[in-house]
Amino acid sequence: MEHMKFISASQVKNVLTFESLIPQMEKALAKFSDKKVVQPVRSVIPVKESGGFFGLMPSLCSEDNVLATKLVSFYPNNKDVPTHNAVIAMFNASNGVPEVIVDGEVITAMRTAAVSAVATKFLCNKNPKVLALLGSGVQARSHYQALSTLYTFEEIRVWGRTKANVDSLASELNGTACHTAEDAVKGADVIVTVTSSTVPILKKEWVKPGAHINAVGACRPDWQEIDPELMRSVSLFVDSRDAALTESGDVILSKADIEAEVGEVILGKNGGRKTATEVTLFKSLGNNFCEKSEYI
Ligand SMILES: NC(=O)C1=CN([C@@H]2O[C@H](COP(=O)(O)OP(=O)(O)OC[C@H]3O[C@@H](n4cnc5c(N)ncnc54)[C@H](O)[C@@H]3O)[C@@H](O)[C@H]2O)C=CC1
Ligand SMILES: O=C(O)C1=NCCCC1
Repeated sequence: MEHMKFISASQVKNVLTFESLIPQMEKALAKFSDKKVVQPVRSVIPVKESGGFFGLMPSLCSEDNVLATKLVSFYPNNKDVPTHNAVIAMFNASNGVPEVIVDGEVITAMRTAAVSAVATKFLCNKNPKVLALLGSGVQARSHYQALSTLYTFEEIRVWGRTKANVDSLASELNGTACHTAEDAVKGADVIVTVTSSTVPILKKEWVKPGAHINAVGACRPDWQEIDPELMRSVSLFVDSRDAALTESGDVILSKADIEAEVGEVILGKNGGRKTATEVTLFKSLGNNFCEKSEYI
């Protein structure tokens, strides 16, 4: 333990780029669906007093000699400190010796958006032009950055609960602040739901044929962001079937059928989008698997 390293959030920020992370996440999703990674569904303890949650996310990839766990808290009611906080502890898989603790806040923001970018790359129609962000927090910003690494959008629309945040994000992204989620979504090619809402905020009738949706919030079995009718009408892809069937209120309560894991699409085991007019939806729950990088 004498030589254990600590990598801070600012150190992570200085070295991590979406250009490198998106291809890494593509490999990781494929390895997960190829059963090369042991990753039980996250255990979560609700912290009732504060409306928060504490999650434990262990994983082992023997092939890469990686044994790690992320410890993440999400406290949606936080005001003056971030709503999501995390640390990642990495161990040597051969001898069990802990090697490094990494701050997980920036990684969570960037990893989640990079995974959505991979899903979008494999499921979206070609040349999407209009991006709608529902939510104006950390993930809205990181999803814009990740998706802009892959695409040049002609129009960015932002909707959220807090007008000041929506206005400020829209102006930062040179986008349009929308008064309603419907205004943001109508005609959008890519829709990202990144709110802490526990009830549906995206309705079926607003979504244009052929759109792709990244549904990122609502990571509790009794929470929803997506209209159940919409869930049942889309081609539904997930990061992990087990996680989706355990943690996603959008999947569990709608009883929507899961078409495949995105990793299976990457591996060529599923063809992904079948027609230009179907709506594809990626339900993200979060993962914690990685390769050791040169930074560690
Ligand atoms: N799938 C995954 O891997 C991950 C999912 N998440 C989830 O993504 C969502 C966004 O996370 P962050 O941007 O980090 O959080 P944040 O706290 O920075 O932003 C949350 C946003 O949701 C909005 N919001 C809250 N309640 C709402 C409501 N009832 N209706 C509409 N908007 C509402 C807030 O105004 C804010 O814009 C959360 O649900 C979070 O738990 C976060 C990290 C990873
Ligand atoms: O993967 C993660 O990290 C998280 N997923 C769901 C919400 C909290 C953080």
